[in-house]
Amino acid sequence: TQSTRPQRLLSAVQKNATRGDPRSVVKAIDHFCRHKEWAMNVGDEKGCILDSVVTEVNPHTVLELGTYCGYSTVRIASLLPPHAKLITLEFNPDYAAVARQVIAWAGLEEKVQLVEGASSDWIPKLKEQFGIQTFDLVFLDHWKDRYLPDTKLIEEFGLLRKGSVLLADNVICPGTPDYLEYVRSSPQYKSQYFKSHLEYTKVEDGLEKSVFLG
Ligand SMILES: CNc1ncnc2c1ncn2[C@@H]1O[C@H](/C=C/CNC(=O)c2cc(-c3ccc(F)cc3)cc(O)c2O)[C@@H](O)[C@H]1O
Ligand SMILES: [Mg+2]
Repeated sequence: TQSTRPQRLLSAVQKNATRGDPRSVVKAIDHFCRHKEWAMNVGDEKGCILDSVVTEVNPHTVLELGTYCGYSTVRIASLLPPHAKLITLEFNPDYAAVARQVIAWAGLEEKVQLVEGASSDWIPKLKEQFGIQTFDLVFLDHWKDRYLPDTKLIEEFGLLRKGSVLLADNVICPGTPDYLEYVRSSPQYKSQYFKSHLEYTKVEDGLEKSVFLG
């Protein structure tokens, strides 16, 4: 049977990256997506902005919405302090299966909890299921029309504290207009746009960083 693009991406990681070396996994995926097949990873240019925000926040608890192949999962987890935890939600079983193997190749299983299921089902259960109080950082990169409803759900279930950071991919392309309007106009957030480009292209895109003010 035909392989899928995520399976071909995984093969490129297993062929070109060194086990236990997260940076080589990131490089192998970026090379594959730039020279072989484009895929919707946050990519190397926006990935550097992601890295700088993760480093600045130095989070002990991270929530990622939309694992896909695990590219940003690996980027984030490779920068976390010891004992920090990253919970990543992915409801497509085929993508989740690929992501688990990418995360394992990077040697980051200890820091990552990949939960197979829908954000709307799981956000209400994260406290009880994983003993989480609040998230220091939330990375939004799933269906673009779900950023706003899931942000409201995250607020509703008390998963943010004063200073928690939301970082959203694709606020220009494909775009998340309702989310952007919300975080930029709400008195509960201090928002900042980081201009960049759509992964592996010259098209404008960017990340929006929003600090929850409590
Ligand atoms: C709604 N609740 C959910 N709960 C759990 N997982 C969810 C999910 N929604 C989506 N997912 C998963 O997240 C991933 C979805 C990501 C959606 N991302 C995009 O559409 C996207 C799309 C582009 C894109 C940009 C330009 C273009 F021409 C074509 C595509 C670029 C990006 O960086 C993107 O992130 C999948 O793995 C999906 O199964
Ligand atoms: Mg994206």
